[in-house]
Amino acid sequence: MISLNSNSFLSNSGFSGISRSVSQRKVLPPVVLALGSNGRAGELNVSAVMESTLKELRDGNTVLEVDSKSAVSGGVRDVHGEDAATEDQIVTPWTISVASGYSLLRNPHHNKGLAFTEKERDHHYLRGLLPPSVVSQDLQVKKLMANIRQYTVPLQKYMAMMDLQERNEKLFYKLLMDNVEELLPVVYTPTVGEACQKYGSILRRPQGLFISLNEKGKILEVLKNWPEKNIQVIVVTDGERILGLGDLGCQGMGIPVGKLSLYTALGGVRPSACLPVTIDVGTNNQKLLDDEFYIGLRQKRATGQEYAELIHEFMCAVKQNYGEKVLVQFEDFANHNAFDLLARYGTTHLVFNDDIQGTASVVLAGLISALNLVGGTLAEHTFLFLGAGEAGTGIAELIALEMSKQTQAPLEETRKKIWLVDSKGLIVSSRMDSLQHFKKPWAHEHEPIKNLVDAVKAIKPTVLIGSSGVGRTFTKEVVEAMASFNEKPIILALSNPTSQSECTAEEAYTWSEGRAIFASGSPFDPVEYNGKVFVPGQSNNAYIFPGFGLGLIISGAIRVHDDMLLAASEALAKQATQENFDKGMIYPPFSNIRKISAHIAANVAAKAYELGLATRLPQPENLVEYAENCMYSPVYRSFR
Ligand SMILES: O=C([O-])CC(=O)C(=O)O
Ligand SMILES: [Mg+2]
Repeated sequence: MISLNSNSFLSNSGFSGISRSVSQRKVLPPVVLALGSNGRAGELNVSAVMESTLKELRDGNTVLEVDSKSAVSGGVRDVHGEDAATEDQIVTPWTISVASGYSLLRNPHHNKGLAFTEKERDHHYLRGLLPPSVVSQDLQVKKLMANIRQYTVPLQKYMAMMDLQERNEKLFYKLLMDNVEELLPVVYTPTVGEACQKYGSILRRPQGLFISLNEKGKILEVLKNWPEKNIQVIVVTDGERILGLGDLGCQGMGIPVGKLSLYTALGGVRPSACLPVTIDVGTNNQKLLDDEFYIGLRQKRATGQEYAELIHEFMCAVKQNYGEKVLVQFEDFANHNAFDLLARYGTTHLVFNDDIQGTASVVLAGLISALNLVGGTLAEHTFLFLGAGEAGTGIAELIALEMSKQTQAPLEETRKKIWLVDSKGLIVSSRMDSLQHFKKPWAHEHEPIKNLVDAVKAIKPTVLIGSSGVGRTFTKEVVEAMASFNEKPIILALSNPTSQSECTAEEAYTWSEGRAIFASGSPFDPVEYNGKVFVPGQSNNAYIFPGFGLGLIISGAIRVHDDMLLAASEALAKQATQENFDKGMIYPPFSNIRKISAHIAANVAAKAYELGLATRLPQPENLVEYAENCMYSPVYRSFR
């Protein structure tokens, strides 16, 4: 049965009274599973369904599947509780296909496996297709966790999780949300990196949308092939810089898929509103081109106009197909494209670059928290980066912006507290002419310095940040130098995955004699040093983008603004507690991520309203509560 949306922008429709009355329900009402005339998969005339639905509502029987999270969807939900149409479509008759029996079991959005009740088995032609046992979702979670723990190879765990996602989506998300600290490293960094490297070999059913040069001129049609229409977030990569692993071409698809799983599990965005996209313009990775299992175009990367035209067609098609409020998250593009794409589409589309902006926001939050441990204000610290690409310059710029807001000093001044080292050494003004544009603001007056250790000794930073994508670069000498002039050196080894981390947690604590405040992009286990257990924080944009995106969605934001990044950082920093600090953590644990995301979303949405960039009016009174209510729940619905 269709269901009505309870959010504010339906309030002008004829259904507002109904949606309000239904939305007051606190419990999850049952889903009505509609069947075609043959009792199997079939088609329904929705206007007829709506008539009877409304009658049942008037009669006091709530058969509509409505819950507060429909607010995120902005549309009507279909018979299975997923979005089926936008507001405009409510008034026009249309048809929907539904599944039952064998096809229901094979539909990952609605499959519940052994959790189908006796009644559901009767009503939906499932008798005999399942063994007699009926189990709860919690028991399914318990069993699956036990199974996953038996795998010793992380990639096997990853594959088991992907299989589950393809088989039973709600159970996948329940498992991930209930065991987020244990499973995040499986579906996300670092395992997702290995998965991308081997994607061609491990691929079963393809996930996401592949748009290659072959689709040039037809991208709008390709978007229409995707089964979901009401898309709210797209994560797109061209695979050229996958984590710190380099060019993985079309196999970068693992990244948008993983990021969007987090949008749902950590940020509560409906799975059906998420679209992973990989743009395949070839790869310069010869190993992949020679690999018989490689899944992408077998050609060198298209560049220049050919590249720009394909991306432009994609961006135009996205706006045409999904409207201007769809969020496009750029992920793992190479530096030379990432900055240009953000600048080019930042004024016409709702775009967010996770590597530049998401990473900046999470690091700034960590630094604000770390001040609780080291004292002083941001402006009283000195920052040195190894790596002057997307992450490095993005973080540097956001720190400078925050310092400038705090001290009223111009950006040009606050930038002077921040130094960057790239592959050619310290970025200094004498190198200005040969620097890429995004490095130029960081070229300060200083004599040239060729390597990191010497730069550390000369600049004497209080904060050392690794964002170069090159592992093992924070050597013993570097960390010892940091510890020689800082009581508590702040050391962030941000490069991913673990193999590319600038140093390990153990190295940071050992070489600094337990004094470092350490966080890393990839997760590290707690370390015992001199009888004390240190828990390293994970400075990964996964803390930010799910809540950030949710904030944009619930406010109907049409553009991303730097102040929203600062708002997200502040919200995240506020969630870290003294208890976390006592263990050396500058971030709250991921186990609280749904609450954290709601606070980030609320702060981002509030900023969107303040800046006049929000279109969803009126502004909800309590944005945290509103964000929480909007979040997707992975709990099974009952089918009638
Ligand atoms: O994916 C991650 O873990 C963080 C990130 O964006 C990157 O390293 O590119
Ligand atoms: Mg990334």
